[in-house]
Amino acid sequence: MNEVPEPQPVLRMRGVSKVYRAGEVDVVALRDIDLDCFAGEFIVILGASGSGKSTLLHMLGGLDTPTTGSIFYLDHNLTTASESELTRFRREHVGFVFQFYNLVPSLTALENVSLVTDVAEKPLPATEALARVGLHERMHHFPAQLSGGEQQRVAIARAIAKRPDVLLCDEPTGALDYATGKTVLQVLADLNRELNTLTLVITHNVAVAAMADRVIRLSSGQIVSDQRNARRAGVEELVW
Ligand SMILES: Nc1ncnc2c1ncn2[C@@H]1O[C@H](COP(=O)(O)OP(=O)(O)OP(=O)(O)O)[C@@H](O)[C@H]1O
Repeated sequence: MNEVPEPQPVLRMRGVSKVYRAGEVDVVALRDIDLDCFAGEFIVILGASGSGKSTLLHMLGGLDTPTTGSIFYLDHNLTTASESELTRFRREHVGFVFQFYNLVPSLTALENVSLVTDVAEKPLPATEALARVGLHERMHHFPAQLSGGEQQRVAIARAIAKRPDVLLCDEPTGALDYATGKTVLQVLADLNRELNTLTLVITHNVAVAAMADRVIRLSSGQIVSDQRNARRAGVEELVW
């Protein structure tokens, strides 16, 4: 009988701990985390403030390095990578979306996205990335001429324009009202399905967990549960 080979995780953590030194005290932000994340998964990360969610995301995206343990992107060990190798990993393979959109105010939506497509290897055309988030009509507008939700969609277009293997979102709807937040979640769900990008979303909003393939809960720097949903709820079904 032929055995089906195990899929290789896109991102893998083994025994990862992170200790921050704050003056005289050590703050343990992550404790002995083991985690495998696979292509195409939509993962929601929940946990109280200070539980280590952002620290976990930063480690996975090569923005920070663990105190102990190892992190792999496919076969590449990020924990032994040089600063320039980490920069290349981030530039080529990771899209980041943060709560505040970090757009360049003096550039139009199209120019903000083009900053990425000009340096990426096989980018989506900036106009296509904007069309995918429903902003084709607004591409010549400046951030100040766009609503919060539209600015976040530009930030998402910028993140996906490099066709990343991994999309990491830290509270992407944290600054948005209910309806706008839902529009942004719909964009993330659609992109995850269409591009098969491994997507991790940190949120304080427990209702968002229903739209995920997988829900990871952190408490005091540890994974206290890692569960698969039987089905992914549509964004229109979410209520909070
Ligand atoms: N640069 C740092 N220096 C010192 N301590 C830090 C640093 N970054 C994070 N911490 C601490 O590490 C712990 C985990 O922080 P982290 O930001 O990962 O939590 P979080 O779950 O994302 O919280 P929130 O939901 O409030 O954003 C907290 O106790 C925090 O104060």
